[in-house]
Amino acid sequence: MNNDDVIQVSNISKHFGKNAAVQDVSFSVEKGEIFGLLGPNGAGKTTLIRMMTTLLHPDTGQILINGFDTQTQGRNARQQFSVTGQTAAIDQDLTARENLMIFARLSGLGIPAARSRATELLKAFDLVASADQTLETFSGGMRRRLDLAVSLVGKPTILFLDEPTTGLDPRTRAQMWQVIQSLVATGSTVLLTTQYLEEAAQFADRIALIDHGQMKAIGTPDELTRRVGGKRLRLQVTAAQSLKAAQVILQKTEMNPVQVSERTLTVSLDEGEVGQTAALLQQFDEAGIALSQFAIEPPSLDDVFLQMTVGKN
Ligand SMILES: Nc1ncnc2c1ncn2[C@@H]1O[C@H](COP(=O)(O)OP(=O)(O)OP(=O)(O)O)[C@@H](O)[C@H]1O
Repeated sequence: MNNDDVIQVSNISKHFGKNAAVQDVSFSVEKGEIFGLLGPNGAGKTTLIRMMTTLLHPDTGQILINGFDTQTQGRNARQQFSVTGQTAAIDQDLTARENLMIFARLSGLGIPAARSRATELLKAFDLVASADQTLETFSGGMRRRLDLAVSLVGKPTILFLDEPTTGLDPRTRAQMWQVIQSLVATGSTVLLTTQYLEEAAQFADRIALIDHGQMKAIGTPDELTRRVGGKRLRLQVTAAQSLKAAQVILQKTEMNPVQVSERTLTVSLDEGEVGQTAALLQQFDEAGIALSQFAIEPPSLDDVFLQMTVGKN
């Protein structure tokens, strides 16, 4: 831990009855980081966020937010952050602009400043055209954008986001990330959970991988993928009907299990196997199997996730 740590989680545990939802988890988040909490369903991510945001008391351990203890200085700790996923606080009978105005006024802004902050956020979230409609007319994605906009009214220095992009279309997800990144560029810190590993690899500075309430790994996306090590062979057959034959050839040559997804086959290569992959190309050629992709790649965050977590079952 150092002076730049804005979130410090030390030896946190939480049980629900006999179920250990979080077990002795420790990590810290530095100012200006985008920190991703990843893990399979039921891993304990939401429980951790609820404890960090003072909604739930840990059984043991300590959480400091900007130095304030969430248990003994809850009020001060709460003033340090904003959290999304509280759409319940948004009034459905009001327009997007009116909702933003209310939150801006509640955060202490005067009327002109509140008005300009509302306009700024409506623009950032591409809600200008619908700004003066009541929320009944809003799609799910528009509501989520407004939810994030509302949580940004007070320009929070720490922002907690529980699955901010789940279920959003690619354009809306890109918009969300743009706003998150521009917030971080002004010195804010973001802690988020996401189920999209690609997103985490692309945008998070560091990732903590949680499974069964335990911390399995922590580091930059590169550090985590290096930990898994090795190389992956990824190939794509041009015609779906040659998939089975390609799988048979690949499995005969490679020791590790071949994963199949649509027209793509992936297999991890053991030490020394990389050199043998050229011979594979010849076998595919002889079998008349056309390939549209053939690549030897470093592991992805998906591979890290699959190797380091077991999930519920
Ligand atoms: N209020 C509660 N009462 C009882 N058990 C709970 C409660 N909240 C969470 N749990 C249990 O604690 C464990 C962790 O749940 P949590 O919601 O934190 O996981 P998660 O990683 O956020 O999962 P998901 O990705 O599915 O949202 C699960 O086994 C869950 O069933």
